[in-house]
Amino acid sequence: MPGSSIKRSLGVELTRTIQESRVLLVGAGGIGCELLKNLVLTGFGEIHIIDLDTIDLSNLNRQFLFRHEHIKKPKALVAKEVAHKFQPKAKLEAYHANIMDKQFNVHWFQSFTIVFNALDNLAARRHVNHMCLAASVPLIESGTTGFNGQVQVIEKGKTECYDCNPKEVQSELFGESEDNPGVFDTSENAGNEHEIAELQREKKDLKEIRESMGSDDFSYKVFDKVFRKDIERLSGMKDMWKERNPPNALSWDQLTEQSSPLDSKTIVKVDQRPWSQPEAFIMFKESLDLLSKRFQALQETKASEDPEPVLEFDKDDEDTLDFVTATAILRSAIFDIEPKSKFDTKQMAGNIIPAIATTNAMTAGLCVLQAFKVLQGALSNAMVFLEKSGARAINTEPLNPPKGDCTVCSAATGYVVVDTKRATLNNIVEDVLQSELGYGEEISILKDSALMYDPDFEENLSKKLPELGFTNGASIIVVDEDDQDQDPRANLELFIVERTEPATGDEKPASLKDPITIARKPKTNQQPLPEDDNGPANGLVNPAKRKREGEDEDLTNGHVAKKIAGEPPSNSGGNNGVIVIDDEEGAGGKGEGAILIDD
Ligand SMILES: Nc1ncnc2c1ncn2[C@@H]1O[C@H](COP(=O)(O)OP(=O)(O)OP(=O)(O)O)[C@@H](O)[C@H]1O
Ligand SMILES: [Zn+2]
Repeated sequence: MPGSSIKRSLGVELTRTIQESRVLLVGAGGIGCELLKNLVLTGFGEIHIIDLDTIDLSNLNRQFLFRHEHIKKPKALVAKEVAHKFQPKAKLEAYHANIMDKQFNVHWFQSFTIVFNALDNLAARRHVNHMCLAASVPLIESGTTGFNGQVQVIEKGKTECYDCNPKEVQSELFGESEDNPGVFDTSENAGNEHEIAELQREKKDLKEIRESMGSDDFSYKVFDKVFRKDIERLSGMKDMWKERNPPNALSWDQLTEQSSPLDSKTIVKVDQRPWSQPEAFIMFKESLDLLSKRFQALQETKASEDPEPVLEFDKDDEDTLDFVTATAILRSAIFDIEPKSKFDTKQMAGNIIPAIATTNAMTAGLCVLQAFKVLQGALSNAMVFLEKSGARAINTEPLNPPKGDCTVCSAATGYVVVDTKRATLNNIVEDVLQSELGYGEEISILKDSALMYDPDFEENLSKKLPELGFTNGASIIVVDEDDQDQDPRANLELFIVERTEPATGDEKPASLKDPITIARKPKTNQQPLPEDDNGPANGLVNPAKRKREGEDEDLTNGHVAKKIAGEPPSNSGGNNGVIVIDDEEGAGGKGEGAILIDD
């Protein structure tokens, strides 16, 4: 659209604001390519594009900035080059890099007016969410699955953040946390002793089986528990089977006999028809054996302070796919369910949903419309109506305020100006936290999830900040541990701003850049962790729980490691859409109607 038509549609003021904006686009894939084209044609003044990947043949059907001759070239660079041709005046900058790299620190994020996420994974989405909150830059988060798409505006203090709602995480095949029988809090469960005893026994059984991993009878033990013992117990509950057929336990001996002429090398290639029970039995044993060996190798090579290894299901990992296909078929036989082929299992368990180019295009369009609202500071204004005869394809939901108990967006952010040549951790603790901010003695300081200081661990106090990794842009996490205080403060994340102007000699080695207010810690429903046996494996907050809920271990809920731990900060992702394009009844909870964008 030529400049004059944009001005006529959007008005002089918004057009100028758009021209003056400097935006960041994270991801140049399906949504990213569409979005970059939109941003360039809408006249955004300066656009930075980042993507870590190179172009693949399979991208070409929908990532239309890319052509055959671009295969293997960096997405970000090609996207920039091609988009530049649409609008030679546009100022574009490309990075072939991971957005989670340290160079893209909070100061860099602060240089943007708006950030657009066009990503495909939780970790990167959570990371950008965190950085945008810290930098107080509005984030437009988007995603699509098949015909469904979603756009969510995230603004610190005004809206929910990406982490306000827990996200689904990958399922674990090996490495679950059965070996922590202390997780049941018996005091809360008076009257349920019998069930608790059952659960404890179950955990013990599973633990014993796991401990036999690597021995000759490991697959027998797993089989016997899952496909015989548990099933016999279940079918013994007569009340459950009044109106349905009870499940049939499987027999190891019988399947061993039936499968004796079969060979896994042939079966593994059969992916279009369901395996027979004896075939599945062979593949169950084979894949379990391969995965066990892999798991044990991981256990042997891990450093003692590393967390227990976990094997995750991945549709493209043959062994995990064979394992899931085989166990699903054996289970189907038990419960009289129609068995599925390896190919079907890959689709179902791998959650493969084809990417639809038009969904990406519409979603990218909606991202720009949302950006207009952000630029106008009018998040709640109705703005655009699209019409499509027939079904109502676009719905909206009101923006929710931040969830009070979200540890990610309720954390306070501050900046501390530091003379890195002089400042020690003690300057942070005494001059900044205690004198300037009024913290008491009971505080802990973390870097990512590693403990750097608490009243029982003072070794680092005399060290210079850069020695501890606290360089320009890095963050210091402060946790108020005051037990006496009924209402401790929310976690504080203090970003280091390296002093650049020459020192006059009078200034303190470290001082707050601006005054900050720190709210009280959000009340969560989380049970305190048992301080038992192994304790949190790597000194972090109950890692099993964290994985299940996709929690961010950066800003833990106040429980701090009692030893120095080093683990990269994990981040991840949501579904709290503002605009929902929804082709079917149900997913968005809305029915039929016209296309409508209205909030
Ligand atoms: N941490 C990251 N830093 C930079 N770019 C990232 C990061 N994580 C993912 N991306 C990029 O985000 C884009 C997401 O695009 P999309 O969902 O279309 O995925 P794709 O990999 O291109 O396609 P598909 O997964 O459907 O085969 C990809 O180009 C990917 O390289
Ligand atoms: Zn939040």
